[in-house]
Amino acid sequence: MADDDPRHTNTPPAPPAGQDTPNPTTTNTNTVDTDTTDESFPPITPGGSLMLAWQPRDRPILLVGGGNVAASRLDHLLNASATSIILIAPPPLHPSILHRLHTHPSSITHHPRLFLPSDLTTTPPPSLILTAVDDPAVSSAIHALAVASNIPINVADVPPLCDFYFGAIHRAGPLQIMVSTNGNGPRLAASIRDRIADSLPKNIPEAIANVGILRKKLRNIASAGTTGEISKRMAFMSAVCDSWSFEQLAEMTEADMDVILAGYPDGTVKSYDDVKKVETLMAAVHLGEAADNHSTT
Ligand SMILES: C[C@@]1(CC(=O)O)c2cc3[nH]c(cc4nc(cc5[nH]c(cc(n2)[C@H]1CCC(=O)O)[C@@](C)(CC(=O)O)[C@@H]5CCC(=O)O)C(CC(=O)O)=C4CCC(=O)O)c(CCC(=O)O)c3CC(=O)O
Ligand SMILES: NC(=O)C1=CN([C@@H]2O[C@H](COP(=O)(O)OP(=O)(O)OC[C@H]3O[C@@H](n4cnc5c(N)ncnc54)[C@H](O)[C@@H]3O)[C@@H](O)[C@H]2O)C=CC1
Repeated sequence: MADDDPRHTNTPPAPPAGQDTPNPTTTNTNTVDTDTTDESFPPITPGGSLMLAWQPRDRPILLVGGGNVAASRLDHLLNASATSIILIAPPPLHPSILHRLHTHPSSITHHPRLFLPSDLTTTPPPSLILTAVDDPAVSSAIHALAVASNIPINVADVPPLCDFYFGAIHRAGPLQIMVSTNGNGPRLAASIRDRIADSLPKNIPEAIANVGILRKKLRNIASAGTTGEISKRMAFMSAVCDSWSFEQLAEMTEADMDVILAGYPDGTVKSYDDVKKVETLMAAVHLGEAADNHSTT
């Protein structure tokens, strides 16, 4: 019987479409002695984007242009708490930009002029460049300079000149959802975003914020950085998140959190109902103590 299982031949099987072909001219130093034909790993599906949650902090970011698109980019940067935005734009500026200059003066440095190549050779240089200008020649020139300086750039609405794309964003407190169609249909991205946003329970931001507080409290009582402690913390938090509904998490009080955390040492994860039972019992005990104290005085 013919054995057509590629794992049983000496010649390596052709990689599926989209998978890397080994390059015989390069030396692969990543040699592993495990079974490299294991098919249980998820398939690689190239053609996507690297979806990240960028933290600009105080790294300088260059924004070129003062119109509609620049106004939207500026809002995205400020919502991401960027504190060192260098805005290059001659007047007139979009009214929203004028407003942000007024409300966030310490985060934006505005140069009211056209772009100059020296805008890329500042010390320190920009960590990121966003252009939103109506002159394709200027866009191309800034892109060429950015590439030469190895600085990631987005040229609004010119996909071949973008190292990264913007997406349609839904923000609700700590929750951020970005829909990208990888350049295929920005308008569709916005309507998909709207549908997702409409389908979310309303109290998700509160649920996330409470989980954030609970995680901080847990880190305070179990602060060790040992592998064992980290695994225990992660398993505990995962179990809480999996066993409490969004609604219950959204309503979680600091008192509830303390009851939950009391179960951490022995790894007990109390359900919402169990936490409420413990609190009722504790309240009854307090009432009893108060009555005892009252009768003995
Ligand atoms: C590749 C990308 C690069 C980038 O700019 O980052 C890009 C490129 C282009 N956009 C074009 C057109 C439009 N863009 C919008 C709107 C948005 N565009 C955004 C992102 C992106 N646009 C990136 C890919 C996003 C993805 O992968 O999904 C959004 C999601 C985010 C944002 O920009 O903040 C924002 C909605 C945000 C919101 O509503 O919240 C609308 C609709 C509208 O304005 O209402 C239209 C008209 C309708 C249409 O064409 O669909 C054109 C053609 C221009 C021409 O025809 O000349 C190009 C160039 C091309 O496709 O070649
Ligand atoms: N606004 C939108 O929804 C869309 C925008 N686009 C494209 O996005 C780009 C920007 O769009 P808008 O903001 O609407 O344009 P806009 O015309 O409102 O603003 C362009 C801005 O670029 C500035 N500018 C021009 N040359 C400059 C230079 N050398 N240095 C610094 N600033 C310079 C102008 O002063 C102006 O503030 C354009 O290429 C436009 O075609 C495309 C499709 C939709």
